Amino acid sequence: MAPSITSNVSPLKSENEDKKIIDFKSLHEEAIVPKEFIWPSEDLVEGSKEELNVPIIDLEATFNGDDVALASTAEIVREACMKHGFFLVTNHGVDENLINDTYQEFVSLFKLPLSRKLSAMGSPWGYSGAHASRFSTSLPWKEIFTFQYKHYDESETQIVDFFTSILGDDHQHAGLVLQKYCEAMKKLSGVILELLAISLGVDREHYKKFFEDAESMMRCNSYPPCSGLNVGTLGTGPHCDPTSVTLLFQDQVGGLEAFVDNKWLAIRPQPNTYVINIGDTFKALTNGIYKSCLHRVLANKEMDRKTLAFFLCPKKDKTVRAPDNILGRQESRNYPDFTWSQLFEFTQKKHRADPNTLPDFVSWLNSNQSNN
Ligand SMILES: C=C1C[C@]23C[C@H]1CC[C@H]2[C@]1(C)CCC[C@@](C)(C(=O)O)[C@H]1[C@@H]3C(=O)O
Ligand SMILES: O=C(O)CCC(=O)C(=O)O
Ligand SMILES: [Fe+2]
Repeated sequence: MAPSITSNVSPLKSENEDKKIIDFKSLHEEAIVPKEFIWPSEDLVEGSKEELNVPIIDLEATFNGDDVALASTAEIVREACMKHGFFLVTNHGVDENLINDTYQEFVSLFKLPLSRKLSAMGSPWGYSGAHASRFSTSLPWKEIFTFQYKHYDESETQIVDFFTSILGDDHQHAGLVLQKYCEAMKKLSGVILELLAISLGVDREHYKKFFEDAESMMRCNSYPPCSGLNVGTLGTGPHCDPTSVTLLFQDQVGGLEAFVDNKWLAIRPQPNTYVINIGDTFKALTNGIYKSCLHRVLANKEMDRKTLAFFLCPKKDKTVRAPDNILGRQESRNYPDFTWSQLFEFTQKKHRADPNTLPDFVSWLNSNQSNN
């Protein structure tokens, strides 16, 4: 019987150090949950049976030229972002066929033989099984495939080049589909940023300009069914996104929960709807006015779940600093200036993103700067 977690097995691409390899197919078949997947009890607090009351914004109607509609929608967005940082968008302009094609490419990718997926293993870009090569405890019950998308790259082949380089020429079509999907995310993020700027009372182009040379992250989260459920697994542990704005498309399986008013509340899947949430970096860009909400993903006993997460991120060395006119006359700045590359590196090398990433990062930054 093949062991479910094997070490010292070097993937096709030979790695120097040991890499733990997670075989979710065997884990599920054998209903085994290795201890590395058990989370602390405080992360496993039972979700409430309620749902988060998330506003649904019809983007087409919002930007149809009616300034009254735009202003009232901006007010709804402001209220949600000050409370929990989540809102939903419909009539978002992303072609449903493109979304389905993108899903299908990832379904095929995650169905590849484990050895093939391991040959595309990389951090931060590429395949990862439960982050087993990064962490040794509290492993998330998921496989992921992550890559970077540079908004300013006019070549239109950056994603094709990545897919063929890491998975071979047979993945050229997948790269083409994901290139188109990322271009759609770039367009949608521009609309969301304009709405956020209006909701904050700053120049409506401010954040669009700040992110015009963005270097974002695209990730598919693939959550295999976990037959050993109820022993303390999580699909993704409690965290705030360190990034700026997340554009998440979820299938109809469900499992995403936000922690609001001291309760875990489900964010119910809705057809052809994006979940938008504020991350730590955008929270800092609002001087803390908007919330970067704690959220998690429950594992599922029977169903496979996949989500498409587009994480908007600034160009790596651009200074993250809230616009002056967002500060009230007496207000002070709540965050030091920093760059996304500093915060990203902090989450990849020093501090696994969790509920406390931003305050811990600020403390680390201040202590490092006072030592220099
Ligand atoms: C900057 C990032 C780090 C993570 C991916 C993006 C935004 C969300 C972060 C993450 C999902 C938060 C939970 C922990 C994490 C390790 C994960 O479960 O994937 C985080 C991502 C990462 O570090 O790869
Ligand atoms: O897959 C989901 O529903 C959310 C995943 C998430 O929060 C993340 O990847 O940051
Ligand atoms: Fe997240």
